[in-house]
Amino acid sequence: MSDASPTTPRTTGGGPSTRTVSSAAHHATSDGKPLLEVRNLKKYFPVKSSGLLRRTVGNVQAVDGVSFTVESGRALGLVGESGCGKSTLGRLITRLYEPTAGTIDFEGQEIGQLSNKQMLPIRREIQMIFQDPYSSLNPRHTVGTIVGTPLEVHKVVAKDKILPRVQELLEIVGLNPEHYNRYPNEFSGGQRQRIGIARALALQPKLLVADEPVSALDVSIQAQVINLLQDVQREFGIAFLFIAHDLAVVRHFCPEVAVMYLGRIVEVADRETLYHRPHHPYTQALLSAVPEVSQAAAGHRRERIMLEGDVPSPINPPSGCSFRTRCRLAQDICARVEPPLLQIGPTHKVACHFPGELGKAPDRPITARLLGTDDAGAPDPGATPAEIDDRPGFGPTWYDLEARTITSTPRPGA
Ligand SMILES: Nc1ncnc2c1ncn2[C@@H]1O[C@H](COP(=O)(O)OP(=O)(O)OP(=O)(O)O)[C@@H](O)[C@H]1O
Repeated sequence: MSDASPTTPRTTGGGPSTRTVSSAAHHATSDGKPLLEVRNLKKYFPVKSSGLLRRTVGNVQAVDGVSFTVESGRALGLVGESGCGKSTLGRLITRLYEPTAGTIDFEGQEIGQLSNKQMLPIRREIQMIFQDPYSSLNPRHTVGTIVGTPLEVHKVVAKDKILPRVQELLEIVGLNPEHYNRYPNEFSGGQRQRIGIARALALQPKLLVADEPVSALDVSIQAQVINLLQDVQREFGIAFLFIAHDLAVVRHFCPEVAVMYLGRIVEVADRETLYHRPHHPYTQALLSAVPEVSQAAAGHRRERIMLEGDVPSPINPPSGCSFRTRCRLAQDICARVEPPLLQIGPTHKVACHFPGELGKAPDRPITARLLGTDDAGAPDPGATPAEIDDRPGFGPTWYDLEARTITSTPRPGA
């Protein structure tokens, strides 16, 4: 057991003996609700046996209980290694995939279970920019058709107004409006991605899911496309879910960043905190590979943290904390109990039993007492577990790691 004693905060209906680690009122837009609220979202892909019967013999747990919010006009970055479930998550939000479980609230409406027909009006509001500008544009269609088709399908402008609107959109994304009659193969990679952006903007969406929008482009072109996306965001107030494996790309775009590992969010924070004071060993390892960030964070060059082994299979993820098999801090509790995504600052959540700045991880699990276990993760019959708030977004109270209490006041200098 930890000797620290959490104070007793307000409860949220869990009975008088329960303690809550963060409370109800979450950050919201002026109308009181985030634009997008994703709660405990899961996507499992069935693994079938070979042979005639093709029985389901397992599941790829691509997204496994993810919660977050995106506010109107804001940008959330989603980063993680290849295979952690980023693209699947993007495709769930845009409803290219059906969720296995969980909810997706868009403007207060749950859209996770809507039929294709019911989704039609929502598709105008949520658009996607794909990673590969080569495969995402139909090579047999002109740019005019590619950008104009959504306008036609959704009947947002009269037929004779489609071409002028297409030209306007091409101009917005920095392409020659007279090139509407050309085909995708007549454009460079960066220009093709601009066409994809024009198509995504055609319906004036409120949310853009950008899935690795620059990773297929030359480095010299990447900055131009990111600048364009940033201009578009400012100009039209569009919210972004910006998916990338590259922490440096997301840093310039997103004031808030979530880190995914094996289908789950392991840390989410405001940009300043995530890049300068990450508390999850996985985030620390990812950041140590970004020279620009690792130097700035430490004021000097920081050693690269090499992660051992491969990412485990999402068909059979490790028990407890899914990162434990590659984690230098792992102890018994990590194999036994999954760490909750615990709010540890005004805009900072982390899922780790031993969270701390690099080199300052606690010796004992900070979560044991909250979870009602001993330090090895075995149930402690004398302990009362806290009711840990698993709602998306950030609440007004959090667990202060130093004081080991619930608080709502930032420490000076923190
Ligand atoms: N349609 C599918 N059927 C079965 N498994 C899938 C399917 N799509 C994705 N997966 C698996 O789900 C896991 C997450 O994949 P996903 O593409 O979402 O990850 P990612 O983080 O976007 O990686 P990358 O950057 O390489 O695309 C992977 O193990 C992948 O093999």
